[in-house]
Amino acid sequence: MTSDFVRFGVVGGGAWGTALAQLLAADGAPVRLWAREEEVVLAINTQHRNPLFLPDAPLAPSLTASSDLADLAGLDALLVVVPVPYLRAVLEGLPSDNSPLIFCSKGMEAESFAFPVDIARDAFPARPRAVLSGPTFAHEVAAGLPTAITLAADDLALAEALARALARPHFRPYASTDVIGAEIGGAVKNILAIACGIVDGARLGLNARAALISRGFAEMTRFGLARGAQAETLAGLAGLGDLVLTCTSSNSRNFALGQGLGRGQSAAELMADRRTVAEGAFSAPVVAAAARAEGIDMPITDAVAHLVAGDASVADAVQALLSRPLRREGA
Ligand SMILES: NC(=O)C1=CN([C@@H]2O[C@H](COP(=O)(O)OP(=O)(O)OC[C@H]3O[C@@H](n4cnc5c(N)ncnc54)[C@H](O)[C@@H]3O)[C@@H](O)[C@H]2O)C=CC1
Ligand SMILES: O=C(CO)COP(=O)(O)O
Repeated sequence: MTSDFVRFGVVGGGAWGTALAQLLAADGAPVRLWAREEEVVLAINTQHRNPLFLPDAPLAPSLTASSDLADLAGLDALLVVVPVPYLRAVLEGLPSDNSPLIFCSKGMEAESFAFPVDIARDAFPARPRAVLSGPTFAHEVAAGLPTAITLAADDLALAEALARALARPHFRPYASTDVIGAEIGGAVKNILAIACGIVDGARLGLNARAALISRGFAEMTRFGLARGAQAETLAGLAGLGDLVLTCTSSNSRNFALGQGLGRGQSAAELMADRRTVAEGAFSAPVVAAAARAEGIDMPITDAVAHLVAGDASVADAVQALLSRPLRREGA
């Protein structure tokens, strides 16, 4: 069957944008990637590598890069992989086409409490929008290792068509219509990965990590259901699946940031001069504030927000979580 979506562009040349571009270009298909850094553009076009963000992955020659957003005009669909704090500004510079935008970033914008799809609705009200989210370390996808992921769009026919166009023998997108569920799963798991990293760095044990994963999942579910997400999505690839991946591996930048906090380093020290993002550090105060405003109990998210802001110690945060009144599970 032929696809309406053949010529893809990728907005964002970090690790995940580069890995997705490589996924689509590996069979020789032309893929255009926008990167902010001239150094990345030059290296992709001449050495077929991204030395700043995905240094170990050889890239296909059919993947070409540009630092001019205008070069993404006229393609069939764009994968948008810009960290959420910078997303609105980058979207403003995109050429105004009618092709679908597929959001692959995992976070919630400060002040507006907007997820990527909401930000795009402001910038491009008429453009079709989808979300791609799940347990997907960039270096594994770039290396062609088996991966499954959720692809959500309001319109099931669009989700299925995009899933078919992105699928590869080792890359299986599962179509869904639960856009908000896919976005909440990705944003909240990043915060919980920081929490699990803290437990690891502070040597609080594996029981504590398992407790955090399951109580964190309860928080994600409360927040998601209150905003109209479906429980199956939160228990699926974009929620629980990604939570398990990033809460158990220091390959996760969020988990690694937490490990540093757990060992006693300050957030400021850990974030200084870093080129890569740990989106959970941006999202924790935003999700904590949104939950507070809506009366949703999210104590782990709140603790991470305080630790990232540097206004609580790990010992204080653990004590605060352990001294909460006992309650019925599931309540
Ligand atoms: N790395 C991974 O394995 C995965 C990452 N993600 C998500 O993808 C999104 C992008 O992450 P990565 O590609 O890993 O990024 P990265 O951490 O590899 O690189 C940082 C990115 O931020 C961009 N950036 C920095 N300052 C900027 C600014 N002022 N304006 C615009 N862009 C700026 C850089 O150009 C670069 O593309 C995040 O939301 C992340 O949670 C999702 C799935 C997997
Ligand atoms: O989202 C990811 C894997 O699904 C990557 O997680 P980190 O951003 O924590 O590295």
